[in-house]
Amino acid sequence: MVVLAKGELEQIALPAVHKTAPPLADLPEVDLSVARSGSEGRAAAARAVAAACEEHGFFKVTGHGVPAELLARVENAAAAFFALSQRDKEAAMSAATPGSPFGYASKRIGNNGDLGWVEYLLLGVTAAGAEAGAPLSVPEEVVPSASLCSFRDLLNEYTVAVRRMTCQLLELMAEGLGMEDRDAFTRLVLHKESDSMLRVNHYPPRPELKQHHGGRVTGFGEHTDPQIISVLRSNATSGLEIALRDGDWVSVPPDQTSFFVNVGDALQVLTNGRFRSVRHRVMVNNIQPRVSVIFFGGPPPRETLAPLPQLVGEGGRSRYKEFTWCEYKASAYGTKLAANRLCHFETTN
Ligand SMILES: C=C1C[C@]23C[C@@]1(O)CC[C@H]2[C@@]12CC[C@H](O)[C@@](C)(C(=O)O1)[C@H]2[C@@H]3C(=O)O
Ligand SMILES: O=C(O)CCC(=O)C(=O)O
Ligand SMILES: [Fe+2]
Repeated sequence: MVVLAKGELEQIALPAVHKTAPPLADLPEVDLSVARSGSEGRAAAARAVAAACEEHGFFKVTGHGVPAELLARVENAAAAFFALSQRDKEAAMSAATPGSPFGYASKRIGNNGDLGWVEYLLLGVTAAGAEAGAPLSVPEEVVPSASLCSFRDLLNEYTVAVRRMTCQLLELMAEGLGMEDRDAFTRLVLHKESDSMLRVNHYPPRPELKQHHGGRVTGFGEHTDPQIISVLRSNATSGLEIALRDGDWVSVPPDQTSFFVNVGDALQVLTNGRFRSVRHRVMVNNIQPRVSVIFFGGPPPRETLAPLPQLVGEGGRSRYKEFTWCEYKASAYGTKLAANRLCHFETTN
């Protein structure tokens, strides 16, 4: 249950001038089963992925091959977790390192004063064992109690399946950009030290908020994701909105059978700005709870990020400086949610 202290509600209620966002017309859709159907289908899917990443930094994935039954089990287990008492949810995460972003939290997003009408679990996912691409594991100390072990196992199973699909998408992105090195992005997410995360968000409905506040209530304020790629799946409840190039906000009709992909800041850098890190937010639904699960594919901490030479081109201008993922994260995690994090890494000439 999300409980707000006095005054906090005003901070997360958008002023009434923020009208309901209209649905995104022509939401780009990529059918991965077509990409698997032969070289022509693959080439078409690669073009579609690249076009969507250039235009919106966002697209929907169908034909993904992740079993519907696994999606339903994760959704039910997440709903069961969030139905626990506040004490049990907090206790489940009490072993998480103090100061680390990982664990269970309610309303507070990050460490810089951002609030949202949301409670969540944030878990680091690591490649177990020495082999790159080995199954991921959610650290034992983060979900310790016996009753939660099966939830952790389930999240691991889910992460393995979603990471596999993520890599197919990253390969299509490289192909769509005309890159010879098709593994350039995949390699980073499959690296044994890849800094990837899994987030499970729960947005409880608040029917009374509309009457009392006139405006809309923010579940998760506007932001871009710092990583390479985010792969999101939600239940059938609306709430996700993205900003178009012109700054207009549009809503994304929910589809519990599909995944939604966000280009992150790191991919915007690697592609020298050709792919757009999409600004997005979640508004609270007045009637139904929203449950979403997001896999954030990140590079290893020591990886140097800079625009890939083949995407800058001979004599072209590199729009970003070189930096390590560690440096970027340290900078990004010191900012408010809505901040433009990439501007500190842009070149000036
Ligand atoms: C306010 C913040 C929360 C966040 C870290 C940050 O300082 C800025 C980026 C935020 C974000 C957005 C995408 C992911 O949900 C997240 C886990 C991430 O890597 O960057 C969150 C961070 C968080 O919730 O701790
Ligand atoms: O919960 C959602 O649907 C999206 C949340 C989000 O953008 C995030 O966790 O970074
Ligand atoms: Fe996000």
